[in-house]
Amino acid sequence: MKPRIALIAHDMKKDDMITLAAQYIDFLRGCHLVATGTTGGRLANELGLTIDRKHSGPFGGDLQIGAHLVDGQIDAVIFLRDPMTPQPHEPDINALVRACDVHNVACATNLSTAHLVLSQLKLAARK
Ligand SMILES: O=C(CO)COP(=O)(O)O
Repeated sequence: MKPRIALIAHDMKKDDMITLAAQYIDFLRGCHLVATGTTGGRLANELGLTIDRKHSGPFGGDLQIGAHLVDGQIDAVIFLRDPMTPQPHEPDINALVRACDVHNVACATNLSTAHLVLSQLKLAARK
């Protein structure tokens, strides 16, 4: 089965997400990708990735992805959070990260961890 990966980035981290995704583009093309609205739009437009786009984060996109995750439909979350900027939907963000912990789903919230998770998933997909 294709790895199912959620890609989410706050505004200040969206350029990092694009750069990250470009580095794993061949692998990501073979995955089922879900993303919050604006992040997904950029990944689709700038990298040509096929994305299951949810609502924008502040409008419930994190919660939609969390619901998929709780239903066992997501294998890993790459969530490049901005730790320096208050977000209006902080409870939604915490709910998604908590759901990852409750359901033991890998959740990378910074670039270093994102590289570790994606490189490992890429290796596993080759086997
Ligand atoms: O706010 C977000 C995650 O909490 C991201 O949402 P967007 O991708 O729509 O900007």
